Amino acid sequence: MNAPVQLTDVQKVYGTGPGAVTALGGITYGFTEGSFTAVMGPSGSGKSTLLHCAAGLDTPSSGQVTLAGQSLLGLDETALTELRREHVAFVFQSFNLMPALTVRQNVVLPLTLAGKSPDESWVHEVISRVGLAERVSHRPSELSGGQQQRVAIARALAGRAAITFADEPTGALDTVTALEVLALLRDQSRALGQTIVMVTHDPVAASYADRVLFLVDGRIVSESTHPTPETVAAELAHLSLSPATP
Ligand SMILES: Nc1ncnc2c1ncn2[C@@H]1O[C@H](COP(=O)(O)OP(=O)(O)OP(=O)(O)O)[C@@H](O)[C@H]1O
Repeated sequence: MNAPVQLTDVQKVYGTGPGAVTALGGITYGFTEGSFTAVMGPSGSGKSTLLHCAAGLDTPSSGQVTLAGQSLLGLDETALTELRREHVAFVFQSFNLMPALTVRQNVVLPLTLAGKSPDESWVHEVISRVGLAERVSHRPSELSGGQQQRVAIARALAGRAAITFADEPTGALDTVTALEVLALLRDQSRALGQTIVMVTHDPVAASYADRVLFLVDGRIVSESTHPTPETVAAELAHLSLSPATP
């Protein structure tokens, strides 16, 4: 079985000697096709490091990552960039939109950078799906935070990437807007069969996922399926109160 994102005994150690920090202590996990997984855990537990290693934005100290069927071992920066352009989309807390570009131009930017000509009817459809059909010519500064994140979601959908990595996608949004954006991300990605890996601190955000991985000290310590805000919050509270394992 080939998971679109497969980590095998991935370790990440920052620094050397007595000051070295083990951010990931041997993660083995396959994110299955079409799944929506939230990654949670206390501050410093390794969530961002896991996401960065899984997306090929950072290199593990040991172990293996396979992305869209291709091992990242030994790939140079150019090959990694090409692999990401072909198969991966990102949605970040800070939206990462180009301020000088319009909504439409931002949505098609990854395609343009990849040297592909956008499928105009599909671009129009994804912009409509995120509710911004009337705003195609606006620039990010003319949009609310929620609308800017909708642009980022449309951008993630436009290239029909197989995998979306989301890092605190609702961290900068108010509660109501955050829920709308999460529903959009879940429903539209599901319609495309995208695999989503989302780092979040928010139990409500995590409850939109199919499953939640809990990290402590760089290791997966539990996994919950069919999460609800209550079960996620209870597990987090339990983990935060647990004494550190030696
Ligand atoms: N570039 C770096 N150099 C040294 N240590 C680092 C570096 N990046 C992360 N770390 C350390 O690795 C560990 C995991 O960090 P990471 O950012 O992955 O955690 P996190 O769970 O995402 O935290 P948060 O919820 O606070 O964002 C932490 O102890 C952190 O201090």
